[in-house]
Amino acid sequence: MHSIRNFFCGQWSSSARLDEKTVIITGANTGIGKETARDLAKRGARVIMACRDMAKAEAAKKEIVQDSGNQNVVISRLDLSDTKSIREFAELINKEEKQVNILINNAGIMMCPYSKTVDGFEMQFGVNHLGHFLLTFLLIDLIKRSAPARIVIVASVAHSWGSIRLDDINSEKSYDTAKAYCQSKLANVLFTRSLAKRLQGTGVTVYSLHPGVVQSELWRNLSTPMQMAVKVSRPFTKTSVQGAQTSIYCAVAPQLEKESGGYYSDCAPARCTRAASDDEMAQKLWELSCQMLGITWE
Ligand SMILES: NC(=O)c1ccc[n+]([C@@H]2O[C@H](COP(=O)([O-])OP(=O)(O)OC[C@H]3O[C@@H](n4cnc5c(N)ncnc54)[C@H](O)[C@@H]3O)[C@@H](O)[C@H]2O)c1
Repeated sequence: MHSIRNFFCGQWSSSARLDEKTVIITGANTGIGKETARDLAKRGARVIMACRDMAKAEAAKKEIVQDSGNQNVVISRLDLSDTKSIREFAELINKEEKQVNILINNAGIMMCPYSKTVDGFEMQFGVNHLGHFLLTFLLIDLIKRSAPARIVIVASVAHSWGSIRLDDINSEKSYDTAKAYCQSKLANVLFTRSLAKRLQGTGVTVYSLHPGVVQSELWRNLSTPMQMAVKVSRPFTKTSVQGAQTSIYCAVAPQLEKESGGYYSDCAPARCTRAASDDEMAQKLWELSCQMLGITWE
């Protein structure tokens, strides 16, 4: 079974070290984020685990410290469904940290029943895209000062089925759990393109990725038969450790140093859809995101 899984993982390994580097990972207490945090802690980084649930974060941190032998792992509260929490988190980072060399926008939710964030955004778009958009905006000056630096955005192949509904971005006229997830993941890929353009020449590079189909807690909102189907397909899916590999690749691979704005899967460049390469839509999404968040980011 293990070899079948490895077949889908892409071959990549690196002994790159991250001593003296600081990494922030959102949603680092479970799944792909936790395994990414564990790996980067083993490489010697200062790892800031940005998590919503502090009890789960504390337990994950303990495990990672024990496993990696790296004491420089900290937890900090971040709820991406609340712009106040995002601003408080960013304020703390800007005050306390002298550098952020790698930001990994990993946290996500999938196919939840209709609900809104504290600020009134549809939950999947709000958490997966807008929350990370605001977080990146608030940290960007510090990240630029820390260059060479990288921003890694965990998207999904689900972006392929997405469209940006400019006329109903919060799905108020009609809500489809899967469409809303796909929209948010397309937004992740478009954001990566736009951000990379704006950061040209700053020494900060940006990557988006599909981690694979990974056995994690992400599937919790699926119907029972769908969850059963995911369990049955286990041999053809990835473990969280395997699912973390493309995030780690984008965060540390020396060969990506000069690349920016691309989309990756199985630790290699991958093709994204035409909709995900639409620069006009990327610009419209950028402007809409700024407007919704009440920020100015040229
Ligand atoms: N699992 C898969 O098959 C798969 C496939 C494609 C893409 N992805 C993407 O990978 C990323 C990680 O997912 P995973 O599979 O590890 O799922 P997971 O559910 O195990 O982990 C998601 C993390 O995000 C955090 N999170 C959710 N809402 C949050 C909020 N409001 N504020 C802060 N943190 C919040 C959760 O607490 C958790 O730590 C997601 O962006 C997901 O869209 C996963």
